[in-house]
Amino acid sequence: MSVAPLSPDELETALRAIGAERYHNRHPFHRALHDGKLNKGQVQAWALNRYYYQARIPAKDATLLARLPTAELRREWRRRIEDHDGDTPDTGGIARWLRLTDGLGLNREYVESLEGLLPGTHFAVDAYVHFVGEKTILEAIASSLTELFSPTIISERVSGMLRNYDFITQETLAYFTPRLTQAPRDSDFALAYVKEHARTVEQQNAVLNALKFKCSVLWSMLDALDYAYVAPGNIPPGVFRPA
Ligand SMILES: O=C(O)c1cc(C(=O)O)c2c(n1)C(=O)C(=O)c1cc(C(=O)O)[nH]c1-2
Repeated sequence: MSVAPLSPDELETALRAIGAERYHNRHPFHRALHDGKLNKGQVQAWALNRYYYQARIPAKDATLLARLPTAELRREWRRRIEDHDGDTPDTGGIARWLRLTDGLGLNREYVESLEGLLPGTHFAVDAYVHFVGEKTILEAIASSLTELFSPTIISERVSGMLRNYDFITQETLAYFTPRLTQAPRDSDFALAYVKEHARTVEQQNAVLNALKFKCSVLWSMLDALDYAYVAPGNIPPGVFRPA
């Protein structure tokens, strides 16, 4: 029995259903973070590990950029790298993330050295970079579609953290403000691309699986934090230990 492909709008509905079910806003560590249930050391661990995601996103995007076939697509994708790396030192998303880790009292050199990283963070982020380098362009673009769901989690996180932690200020969370406009712009483009190019059942399944994969990347990063820093006694040897 052959199955008919979805219409572009049905595909969008199926993608949004994956986010509703699997995005990391549903993870217990995320809820604990924004509900004020974590101590400062646990929040530091989150920021230090998430730094690796931020730092590798431009490498992920550069890998894809190199494979894109047209100037139009490359121009669109190039902006993502500029957003994260900035045009000059101390601008861009990575620099803003380091202001968050500074604000939490972490040593910059230590954060940038990646020495304190959990093994699970390392594997999850690297898996994302490899995925984008190895899969089809359609799957690589589809894997960025978690950004469809990020404005909601970012608003929830920022308001929750400001309300619940006396060591968090607007200034330390400044990373997130531009993301509220950058993420919708980026995900609108990626969604339109995917709706236009995923026409066969095989392509549509590949796109849906790419988004599931990416949800798993984000989920495993929080699993690793939860296991190491919330359950007692599970911090792996050699990584960041809260004071
Ligand atoms: O704060 C978040 O929960 C969150 C989620 C995501 C995401 O859904 O992948 C990204 C970001 N933030 C983010 O800041 C960011 O720059 C980013 C880039 C990408 C991507 O896949 O290219 N996702 C995300």
